[in-house]
Amino acid sequence: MTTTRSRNGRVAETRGRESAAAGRAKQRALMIGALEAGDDLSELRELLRTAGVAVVGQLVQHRERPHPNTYLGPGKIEELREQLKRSDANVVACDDELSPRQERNLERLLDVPVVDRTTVILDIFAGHAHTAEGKLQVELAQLQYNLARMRGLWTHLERLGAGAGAPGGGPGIGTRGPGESQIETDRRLARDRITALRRRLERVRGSRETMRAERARAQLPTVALVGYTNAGKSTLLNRLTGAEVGVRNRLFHTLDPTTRSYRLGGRDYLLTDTVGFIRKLPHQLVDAFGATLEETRMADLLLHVVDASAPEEDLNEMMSAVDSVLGEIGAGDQPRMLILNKADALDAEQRIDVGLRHPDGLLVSALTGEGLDELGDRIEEEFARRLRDVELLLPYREGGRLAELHEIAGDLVREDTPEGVRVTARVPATVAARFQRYAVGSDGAGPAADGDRPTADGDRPAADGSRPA
Ligand SMILES: Nc1nc2c(ncn2[C@@H]2O[C@H](COP(=O)(O)OP(=O)(O)OP(=O)(O)O)[C@@H](O)[C@H]2O)c(=O)[nH]1
Ligand SMILES: [Mg+2]
Repeated sequence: MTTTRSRNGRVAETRGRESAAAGRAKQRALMIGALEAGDDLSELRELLRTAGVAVVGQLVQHRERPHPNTYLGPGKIEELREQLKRSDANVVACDDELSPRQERNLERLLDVPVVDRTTVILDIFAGHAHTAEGKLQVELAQLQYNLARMRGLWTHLERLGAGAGAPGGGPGIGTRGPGESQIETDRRLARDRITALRRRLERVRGSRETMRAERARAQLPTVALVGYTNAGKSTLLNRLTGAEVGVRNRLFHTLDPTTRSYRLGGRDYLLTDTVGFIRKLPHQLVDAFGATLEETRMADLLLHVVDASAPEEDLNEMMSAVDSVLGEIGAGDQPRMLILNKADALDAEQRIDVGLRHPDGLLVSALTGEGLDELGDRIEEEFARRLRDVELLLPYREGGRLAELHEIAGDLVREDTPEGVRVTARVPATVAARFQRYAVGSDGAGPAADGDRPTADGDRPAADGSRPA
């Protein structure tokens, strides 16, 4: 395994063979892109590599906007046809999402299958989804994307057309009748399948809601790792919690959120790894993964992990891509901390430079562990600001409540009295509200926003975490 440094500064490993990709390695792509000045196709190259497709060449056109009918202009299309003849590419991969019309026209002009960025990303997601929910989400996204552009139906039509004697491929004369009804049938089948998938997703999500509700009841502070794909989120989760979440120098390695508990200063936190973001993330995916991304919205704190070893321009672009996805999923206003990861890959000068550019960021290395103590301290500080001191008197028969409090508060001071256990602890405001009925003195839990009302003496308190009716 050799390690090379790609133009964008990320470390890329060149592996001999990739078992997951082996089946598809027969695909050799020629990349095309209508780019703004300064842009290149390195990210599409990474995506294709992740999808197990070899890249055998590229053609770039610098233009303000892609050609509405053919993506590239007529001159470039001619060039592309020539280049295709010379190369052994058997697929053309486009850096942008293509409109159905652009895709169809390109395939006709080039006589090879054309895939766009969205298709590649969907394909990677399909290969990486492991949980039932993840698989359903990807299939739904793929179906919706294909339905919108009737992909596959055209080749289907061509087959029908060929049978009917239409020359030159494409839906020629004589294919209309059967073709149209075929489209209708396929569409109906796709729609039925979409409906079925949605229903199943709802059921899966139902159980997920239950799990989340349980966790919410435990009231452990939740921290979510978010960031561009390949930034090192899973590595960081593993390093901090001793978990063994798969880490690969591949895009979108993690699709299903993984939550682990993370002990810090005598207190348990929940740390959640999330799916990586990317520029131009297909909308179907943002929708399909909405529930997964909800983990992000529910978190008390987001750690925005970035690859600090990426060149400045790339880093800024990746950060703003993350910003916009967070905004789209309604997590734009969550408390956030910037984590500049991969410090080990920076020299002294680069460290100073990145520190100056991101003064609020914390330089760490998930690989060597550098900066992680400081990270722990910052997380503690962040939560400490939201903690409240409570002084409670818990009757002896409420032993379960004491255990619960112990789990949440970590360190607490207890003293046995004839009436019960007297406890002093620092807990999140929501927890303080929930324990208010046991508060000693008036500033025990403060003005509870949504806490339980104190119950009459001798009453059994309501079930854990339940809200007042
Ligand atoms: N040099 C260096 N490499 C790192 C560090 N952290 C992670 N990496 C590498 O970066 C690559 C991606 O790491 P992951 O942890 O899988 O990244 P991720 O953010 O979870 O990626 P997705 O799951 O695709 O979103 C792997 O090759 C890691 O070994 C670090 O601190 N330093
Ligand atoms: Mg990951």
